[in-house]
Amino acid sequence: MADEPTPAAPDPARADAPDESAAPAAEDPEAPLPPLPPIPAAVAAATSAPIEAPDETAEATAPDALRLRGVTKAYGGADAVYGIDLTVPAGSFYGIVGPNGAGKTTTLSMISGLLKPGAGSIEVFGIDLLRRPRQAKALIGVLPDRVRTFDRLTGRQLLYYFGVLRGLKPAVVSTRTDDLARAFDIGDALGRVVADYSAGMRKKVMLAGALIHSPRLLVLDEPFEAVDPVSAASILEILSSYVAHGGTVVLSSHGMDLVESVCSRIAVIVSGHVLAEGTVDEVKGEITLEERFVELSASGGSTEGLEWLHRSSD
Ligand SMILES: Nc1ncnc2c1ncn2[C@@H]1O[C@H](COP(=O)(O)OP(=O)(O)OP(=O)(O)O)[C@@H](O)[C@H]1O
Repeated sequence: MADEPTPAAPDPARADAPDESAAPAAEDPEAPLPPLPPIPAAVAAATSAPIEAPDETAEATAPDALRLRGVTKAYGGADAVYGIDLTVPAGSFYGIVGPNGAGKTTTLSMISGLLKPGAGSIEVFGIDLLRRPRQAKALIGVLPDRVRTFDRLTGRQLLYYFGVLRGLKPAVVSTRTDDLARAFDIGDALGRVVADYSAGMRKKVMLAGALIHSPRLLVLDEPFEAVDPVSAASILEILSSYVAHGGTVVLSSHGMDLVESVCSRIAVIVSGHVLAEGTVDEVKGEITLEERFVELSASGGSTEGLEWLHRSSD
């Protein structure tokens, strides 16, 4: 029992979460929720959860996985996201791309409920995230950027916390931890403290934590950053299977080839605005996605003035 955690600890990633007690009184929290698509079989299989038979009627009438309307965010007085509209259909593999500082992490943090928008609305499977954060967030698995976590815990302890904080029974957490550790090939590392993990291993254990409660929607900020190509391929396989069985993935990435090959739809965000949105073919047109990205991002740096760098420093 030495590695069984006991102290409850706050979640650093939720430090900026919306205050649920501040939900507008007009909304009745007991009102019936919109219908949801079934639990994705791939996640159920990977986590030993009971598999729900797909209900075609429910799928036909199910709301979009995500709807953002007029979402804004400013830090201090500086605008980072300007009135973004996005619609992510349920069952899609959705990529958000954009240059550094474009507002991708800010947007994904608002979708995850980690940041509060300045204005606008966010619905997760038809549930208003700002009015019903508890219900909406129960459907989401999150891999935040710049992963902050309780890194003095072992990987197993961390996944235990992820699971029980999501309301799972310890025995279920234990089974799912083993299933996920096998899928992500981190079984040997589970007994070590996360502080000693490499960046890629840390990413994998956090991704396992994002999946442990069988979410319907995965929100992943740069999931492949620092991950080696073999691990990236196996993570992609897990995510593709998750989507093929009804799950929805929204991810940000700087890997244009990866986005082009796996995403069914993409949004290009530049300076806090959505400049292009649609299927990969619609967005890229007759050129490659990378060329289209460069075209939309326009600015880029300049090597002018760096002549001193070309001289020998000895
Ligand atoms: N906590 C913060 N305080 C102040 N400004 C912030 C904060 N977080 C982000 N910003 C600013 O908001 C803008 C959008 O940043 P964001 O991190 O969302 O971009 P990004 O598209 O994810 O960039 P990258 O690809 O480099 O990760 C940037 O101008 C950034 O400097």
